[in-house]
Amino acid sequence: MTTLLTTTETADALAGLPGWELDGPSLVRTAQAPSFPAAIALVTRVGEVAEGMDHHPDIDIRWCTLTFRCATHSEGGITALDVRLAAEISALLAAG
Ligand SMILES: C[C@H](O)[C@H](O)[C@H]1CNC2=NC(N)=NC(=O)C2=N1
Repeated sequence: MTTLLTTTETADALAGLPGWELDGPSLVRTAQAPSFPAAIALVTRVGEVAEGMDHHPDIDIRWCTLTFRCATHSEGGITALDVRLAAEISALLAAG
């Protein structure tokens, strides 16, 4: 589960992750929350999912703008765990 994805596997995964992009060794997505409290509440929900997966995104919080960066630090790149985490984050973003 924690082996690095190939270039093709990564491209295929991104095709199923609208809003996400490849940035070097990471999957990255930026989203706008309606308010700062809403942004923090969303980050809290992402944190709960990440804890449950024992796989954590890098999160940049700038007022209402959130940037999530998923990579498997122990592998130095993208694994299936990052794809799953990105999908989970997208689902939380869609739920608002
Ligand atoms: C011990 C614990 O399982 C590891 O440190 C986990 C924690 N969360 C993690 N998150 C991410 N993104 N990459 C990791 O390699 C990683 N390792």
